Amino acid sequence: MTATTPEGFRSGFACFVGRPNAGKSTLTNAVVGSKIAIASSKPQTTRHAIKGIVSRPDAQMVLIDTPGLHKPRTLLGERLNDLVRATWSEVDVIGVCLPSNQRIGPGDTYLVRQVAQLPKRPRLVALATKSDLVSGTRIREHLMSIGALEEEVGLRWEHIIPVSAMTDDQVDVVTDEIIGLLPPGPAYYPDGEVTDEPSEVLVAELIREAALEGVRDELPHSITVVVDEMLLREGRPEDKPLLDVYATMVVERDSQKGIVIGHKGTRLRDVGTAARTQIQTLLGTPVHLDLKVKVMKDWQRNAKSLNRLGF
Ligand SMILES: Nc1nc2c(ncn2[C@@H]2O[C@H](COP(=O)(O)OP(=O)(O)OP(=O)(O)O)[C@@H](O)[C@H]2O)c(=O)[nH]1
Repeated sequence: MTATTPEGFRSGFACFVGRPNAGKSTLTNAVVGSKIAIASSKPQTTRHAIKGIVSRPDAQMVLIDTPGLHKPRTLLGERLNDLVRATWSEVDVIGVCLPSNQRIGPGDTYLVRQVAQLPKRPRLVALATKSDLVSGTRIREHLMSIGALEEEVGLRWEHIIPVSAMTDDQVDVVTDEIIGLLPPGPAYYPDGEVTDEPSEVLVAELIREAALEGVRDELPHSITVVVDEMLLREGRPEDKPLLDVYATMVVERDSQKGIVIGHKGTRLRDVGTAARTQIQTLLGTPVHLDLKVKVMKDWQRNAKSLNRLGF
């Protein structure tokens, strides 16, 4: 520990796990208090291990947002699962998200077994997410089922906490309890930093989020976004900067290209407008977004394409 670290300071890594749609990204955002991980109503929208950083006078918690673990059907699927397991073995605390509006099923039990068997034995907290969607009776029932997993699977919950990221109910309790489980240690990141993802990655995620809005079920997995270049436009007055963002939306087939572009380009224009607003909010600068669409045949199954796209 460094000389500047106050007595009793805690620091470490935590992540939320749960089946697709369990509310992990939304909870990460609520805990970090800034929009860093994309949340959408489509399952498996999170692809990058984005870190959010919570800095307090007494502690620093680095939160990692991982994709959901799922049965791999493509090379991308396998790589994502590897990424998830790699993350799990790095963290001090895992918050297992078990949505209150769904019964605990085989998918949850499988996941809980996986985290209970990790060699480094991170400390486990159970989170009954989306508590705003259900009655008090149902919550109590759900908490009992979560408690029963201890014996069934052979693990120990440090805490079981009902939480709603949507109505901000108990989010601070989740933060406090997880921080309380972190080991003593110095801060890893400077105060005030919220995430260490390069802004290109965040911008690409915002564009992808906009593109996913309202597309049919099979398409989301086929879309990825690459930011080709971001630079401040030259010759602008200092008080009126403009950021040029050049990005490419990559799909797998020609037919998908048609869908994302839409009739006379209307869809692409709408996506661009929505994404631009989000990027401006994130970066605090007016943005000109140049968005292209490109087909990379079956990129999810092609190792070369995956490497080029940064997976
Ligand atoms: N009512 C309610 N809805 C929530 C809450 N948290 C998340 N949701 C919704 O549940 C859906 C899934 O949330 P996400 O945070 O994207 O879930 P995720 O677990 O990260 O999903 P993947 O990235 O697919 O693994 C979204 O439509 C959210 O708006 C909550 O506390 N209450």
